[in-house]
Amino acid sequence: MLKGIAASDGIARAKAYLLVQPDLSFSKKSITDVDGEVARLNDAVSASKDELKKIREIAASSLGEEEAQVFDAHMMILADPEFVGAIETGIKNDKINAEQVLHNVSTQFVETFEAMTDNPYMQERAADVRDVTKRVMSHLLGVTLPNPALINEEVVIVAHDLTPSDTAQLNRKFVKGFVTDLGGRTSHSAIMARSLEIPAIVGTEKATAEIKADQMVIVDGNSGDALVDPDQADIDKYDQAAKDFAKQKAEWEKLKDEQTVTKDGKQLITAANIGTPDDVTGATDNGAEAVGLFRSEFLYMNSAELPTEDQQFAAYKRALEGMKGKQIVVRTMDIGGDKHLPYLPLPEEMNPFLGYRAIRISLDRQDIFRTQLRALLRASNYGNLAIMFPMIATVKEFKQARAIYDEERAKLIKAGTPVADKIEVGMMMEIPAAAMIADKLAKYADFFSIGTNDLIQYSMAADRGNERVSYLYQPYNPSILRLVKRVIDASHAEGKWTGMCGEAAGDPVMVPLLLGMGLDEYSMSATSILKIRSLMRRLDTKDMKALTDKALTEAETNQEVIDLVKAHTRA
Ligand SMILES: C=C(OP(=O)(O)O)C(=O)O
Ligand SMILES: [Mg+2]
Repeated sequence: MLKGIAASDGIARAKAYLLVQPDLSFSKKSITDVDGEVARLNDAVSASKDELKKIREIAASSLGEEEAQVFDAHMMILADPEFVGAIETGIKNDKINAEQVLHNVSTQFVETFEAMTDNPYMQERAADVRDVTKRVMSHLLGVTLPNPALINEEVVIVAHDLTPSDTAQLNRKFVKGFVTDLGGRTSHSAIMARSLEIPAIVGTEKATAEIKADQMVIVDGNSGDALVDPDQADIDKYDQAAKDFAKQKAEWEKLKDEQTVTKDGKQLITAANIGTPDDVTGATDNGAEAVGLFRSEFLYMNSAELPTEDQQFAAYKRALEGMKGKQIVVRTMDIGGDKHLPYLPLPEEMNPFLGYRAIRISLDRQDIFRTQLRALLRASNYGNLAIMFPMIATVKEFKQARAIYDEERAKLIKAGTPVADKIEVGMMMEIPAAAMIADKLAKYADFFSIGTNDLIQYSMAADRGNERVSYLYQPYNPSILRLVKRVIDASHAEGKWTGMCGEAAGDPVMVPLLLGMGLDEYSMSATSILKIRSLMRRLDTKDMKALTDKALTEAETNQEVIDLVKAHTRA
């Protein structure tokens, strides 16, 4: 049995599919049989073409035409005589092995593309060249690249780590669960697993070392346990647990069309976090009363190039229409940290989570930011839109971002474009410095949305995705509770509201404390909404206020707070 961090509820059982990058290292060799080497190259290129054709077909039918198009770009490179021809010529002229020449030519192409700073389209091609090179190299070396898009039977994915874009490629029909070596509960792959309703365990440290391809694996996403090669007794036990979980879910489903009210009648909002317009269905199916966070960066990440204003407009419009008048808070692009865009090369940084990211990029690359704001403003007419800025640290940043928003709004109105009268403009509260001056920020922002995923990592100086320091990732630590309380109080003093869209908003231990602090909106993975709504119906706000006061004044540690909550709620 492997122990990891429970990242997405549910129980799954299937064969292991190892999503592990093979070793693509090689050494430079002189060759004498030039024709033989060119033939080896051509074989590898045509095997890569065949593979890409197959992947494209499957991706188009299982994931959609848009996701499949990235593979067209790859095929185009392989059909380009300049690329393949240059490798052939290199082999003939230099009489060295195909691997080395492929590497040299590819590096040249990548560097040339990346240098075209005035042509973002060509810059984006660099990532395609890298991908294609990997594929041809694997054929030259006779190793197999994992192709998650080709999976056509039920599997549990076992991987060192899953990037958000790997996760986006997983087909829900076949991927029953996943287990990774790295990651924490709030890494983006875990968040995506929850939105896809795939049971997941992260941070096991050794899953890829201990689990072999095709071994049977049980994933218990509720406890964080992964069982490898289970015996019949284990299979029976977990099948029963899966049935019990399904029954519990059916109970929660009854609350789908109910409002969120506490035992003493206080009305609250339970909302969903989404990443794409398609997720709106999951949100409404799970009874979301709003979307408290639309991570718009996923629109950028799921695209092979910078999405245009019209493409973004269409996506926001579709999401707004899907929510039928219920509010959607769209967060402007939050790239950086663990979220990358292949077509927007960012500088290598020692500390990317403390570096050039989110609003810092938007204020610098105003071309990208203004395009996004125009798309949002144009879409605002089709529903109930709010906008927020990620990673605001200072009053000046908020004012700058808001001024750019106001300019774009004024321009559109002047041009006669219909724009909604009222769009709330708020900010993520996820940097401790901002939380400390929440009273100042509350004068300018229409609302706050507390991002505990980052707020905790920055407060505790503990990387949210690093399992080695996950013991410091303490949502209930009195330090965090004080920051959260401070933010909520500051917003209320200015007549504004505060939501929470970090994972803590859907955490049954945190929710009683948040109720006690008067948090207005709770935004979480859609699959957690009904569980939390059911919990809230059993809680009394006055009791929870007493609990919170005690936690804030008496508790010294994370564990003491957990004990207090359990004693108060008998959860
Ligand atoms: C909701 C948050 O944003 P993200 O997880 O996308 O960083 C957060 O930081 O809590
Ligand atoms: Mg964040």
